[in-house]
Amino acid sequence: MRTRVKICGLTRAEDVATAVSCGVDAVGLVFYPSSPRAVTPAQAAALIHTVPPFVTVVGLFVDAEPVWVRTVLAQVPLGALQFHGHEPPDYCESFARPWIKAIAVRHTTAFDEVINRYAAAAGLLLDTYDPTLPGGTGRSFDWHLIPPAVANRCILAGGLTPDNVARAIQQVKPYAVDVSGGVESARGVKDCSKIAAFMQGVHDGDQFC
Ligand SMILES: O=C(O)c1ccccc1NCC(=O)[C@H](O)[C@H](O)COP(=O)(O)O
Repeated sequence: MRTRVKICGLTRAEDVATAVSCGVDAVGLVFYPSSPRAVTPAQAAALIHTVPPFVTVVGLFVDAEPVWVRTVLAQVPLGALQFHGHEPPDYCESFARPWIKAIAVRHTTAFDEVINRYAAAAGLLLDTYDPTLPGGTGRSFDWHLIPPAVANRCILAGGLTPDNVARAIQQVKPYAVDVSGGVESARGVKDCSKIAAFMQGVHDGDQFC
């Protein structure tokens, strides 16, 4: 099965168009106001206007008040929600949308507990732990920390680039990969040649799986 791809932190219509034309499976929009990649609901609605069916639009939140998530949902037709904070499962479940829980991986991560706790999630996104940032770190983590039982159903994130994504896929064999900083020329500004190179890297990684 080919590895699915999500590009996160899109802020410009031309980057959404490039991502779609390069064959991504999902595009991510950040609704965390502190992020340099944050978009407003009005910006988001305009950005995804031309996203075709079968490309999932994912909205990213960090410990948001439920009213903020509902405000976004009322204006933006999100296909899935991605939670990057300390959101408990009942909170994640309360918006009646498929949801992804981001897990900041470190040596002490108890994967059994995480899997049980977030059993209702559509997916677990494994990202780099950083005590000062809830995500979008641009740094990778030690993929050996991922147990085999989790690897093939996870969304692998954190510091993926056109140069390392093939190796990541060969080593981890994730369900999907998620990238933001690795395909940017500046925060929130994607680079079309990096997106194309990333997709080629995914394809190369898949050849060996
Ligand atoms: O992008 C942000 O600024 C951000 C802020 C707060 C929480 C999450 C954020 N981004 C998440 C992502 O873009 C990705 O899902 C993931 O963290 C990988 O990012 P990167 O390491 O830059 O590829």
